Amino acid sequence: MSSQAASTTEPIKVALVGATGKMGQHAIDAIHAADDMELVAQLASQSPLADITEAGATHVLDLTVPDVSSDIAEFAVANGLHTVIGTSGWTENKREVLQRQLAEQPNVGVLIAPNFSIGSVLATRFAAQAAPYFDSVEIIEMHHPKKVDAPSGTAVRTAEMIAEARQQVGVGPSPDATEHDPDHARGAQIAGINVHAVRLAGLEAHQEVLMGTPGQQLVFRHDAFDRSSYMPGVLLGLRTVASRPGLSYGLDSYLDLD
Ligand SMILES: NC(=O)C1=CN([C@@H]2O[C@H](COP(=O)(O)OP(=O)(O)OC[C@H]3O[C@@H](n4cnc5c(N)ncnc54)[C@H](OP(=O)(O)O)[C@@H]3O)[C@@H](O)[C@H]2O)C=CC1
Ligand SMILES: O=C(O)C1=N[C@H](C(=O)O)C[C@H](O)C1
Repeated sequence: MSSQAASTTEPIKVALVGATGKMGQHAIDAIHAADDMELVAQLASQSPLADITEAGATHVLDLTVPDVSSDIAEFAVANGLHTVIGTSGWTENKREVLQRQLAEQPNVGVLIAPNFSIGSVLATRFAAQAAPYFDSVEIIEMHHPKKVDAPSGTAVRTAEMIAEARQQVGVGPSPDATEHDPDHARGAQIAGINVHAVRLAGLEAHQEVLMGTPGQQLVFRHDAFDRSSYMPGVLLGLRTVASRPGLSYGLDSYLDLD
């Protein structure tokens, strides 16, 4: 008889959708290196979603494109599978639809994580804490030119959290005398915050939140130089999601930050 006690814990059986992508390739290595996980299916754009259930997955990891992410989540939830979503583009409308689906599956957990990197999650959290103390706030997100969506999911989440923090204490909009801006040179308005998207060869994923008030400026900047920066957050999401039924929005909800 072996002197080592056999583990009785079942591995987390992950089906990865978006396995051929840049994030997917990193996720494959990270899941293979995790003792408590088994990668049971790898799907790409031509794969039927039935591959997920046929492989006996307990968890789905979605790293695809905004146009298909909600269909993948709907399939996963309908089949009672815990789901971690890294794909961007999850608007409020899409999140509401998913919430309604989850109401039918009260034991299923879904995490939508606009950003898996701890530095970005912290930068967003700190920016939201600071934002009520400044008259003006604007966000600049900067990404590689292969990114298909703008603004980034991280910028949207950051704008939402900043807007909520300012609203809670009654801080009004950033001052701005612009009267004519037919070409949207002032950027997109997300939750009332101006967001500017830069796409530049050589960049990976970067964000600056600029805050100003008379006589001073505060800048929160995060740089992801490599996709390995997201993998600890991906694994944390997969390990935690089953214990958090319903919809969680933002990896910060899985971190003990308060
Ligand atoms: N939350 C976070 O921290 C991060 C999120 N992201 C987000 O993750 C997503 C993936 O990024 P990235 O890996 O760079 O993108 P890639 O373009 O490198 O990969 C996209 C993947 O999606 C697959 N795909 C495309 N269409 C479909 C479809 N109809 N059904 C199923 N799969 C499909 C592609 O498969 P195929 O090869 O067959 O076309 C490919 O595997 C993006 O939304 C990005 O914004 C990125 C970095 C960090
Ligand atoms: O496409 C990317 O690269 C990234 N997408 C996510 C987003 O839209 O925020 C996360 C990170 O910015 C990298």
